[in-house]
Amino acid sequence: MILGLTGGIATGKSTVTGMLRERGIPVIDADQIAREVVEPGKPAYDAIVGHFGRDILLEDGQIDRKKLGEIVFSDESERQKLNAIVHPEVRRVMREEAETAEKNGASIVFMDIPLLFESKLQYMVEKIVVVYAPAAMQLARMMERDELEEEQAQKRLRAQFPIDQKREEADFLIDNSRTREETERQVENMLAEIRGELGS
Ligand SMILES: CC(C)(COP(=O)(O)OP(=O)(O)OC[C@H]1O[C@@H](n2cnc3c(N)ncnc32)[C@H](O)[C@@H]1O)[C@@H](O)C(=O)NCCC(=O)NCCS
Ligand SMILES: Nc1ncnc2c1ncn2[C@@H]1O[C@H](COP(=O)(O)OP(=O)(O)OP(=O)(O)O)[C@@H](O)[C@H]1O
Repeated sequence: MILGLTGGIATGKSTVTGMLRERGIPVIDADQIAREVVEPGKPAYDAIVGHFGRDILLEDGQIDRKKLGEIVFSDESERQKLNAIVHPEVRRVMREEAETAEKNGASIVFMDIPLLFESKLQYMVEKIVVVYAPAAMQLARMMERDELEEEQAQKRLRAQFPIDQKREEADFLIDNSRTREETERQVENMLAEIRGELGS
């Protein structure tokens, strides 16, 4: 079974995928793949430099993610442009990785896709898990982790569907607004239910 794991920025997806990986369950990480497909020499890298110019590069030729982030989270049409370059590559690699995991005998595979709903990727997965924390907590955790001012953090939030809307579409909801232990218990319960459904 392929499950899509999503939520809002800084609601705790990585926290949950860490718990899944500890239990030996493969997790395909869209953010990680999105970093790999824009490395120098890859087609998406050339397309990004072609559109945004060499100003968004660091001295070593890598993409300056902070700078590119400032541009795309302040300008919706630039964000769409970046998405149009990066997302098809990400989808292709995610599919390949899911096939490999299944070939290697995995019966449960998670795809961690932050923009699952925004990019209408529901068709890629059989069930959807939403990792939830209230918007105010999401903002506070993001500001602290990423050392962002409130305005910068708000811009990132506005580039995504509201978390309360996403939770309504979940097959499984993980409430990550309390302790990590409580989140871990919910992960265990979810896995038990999935295994029950699979009869394994
Ligand atoms: C804009 C970029 C350079 C900023 O890089 P940075 O290292 O600061 O952030 P990172 O990649 O770790 O993303 C952090 C979070 O931001 C959110 N986010 C990232 N890109 C987008 C986007 N295009 N639209 C909305 N939210 C986004 C996601 O919740 C993601 O988990 C980078 O996010 C990027 O290349 N984005 C385009 C690809 C993309 O959509 N990735 C996210 C899902 S595949
Ligand atoms: N239950 C919790 N209690 C306290 N802090 C938490 C909890 N869960 C996560 N955090 C913290 O909140 C921040 C966001 O969590 P995490 O990185 O897992 O979110 P994410 O959804 O993967 O973020 P992104 O969308 O940016 O990839 C991190 O700094 C993490 O340490």
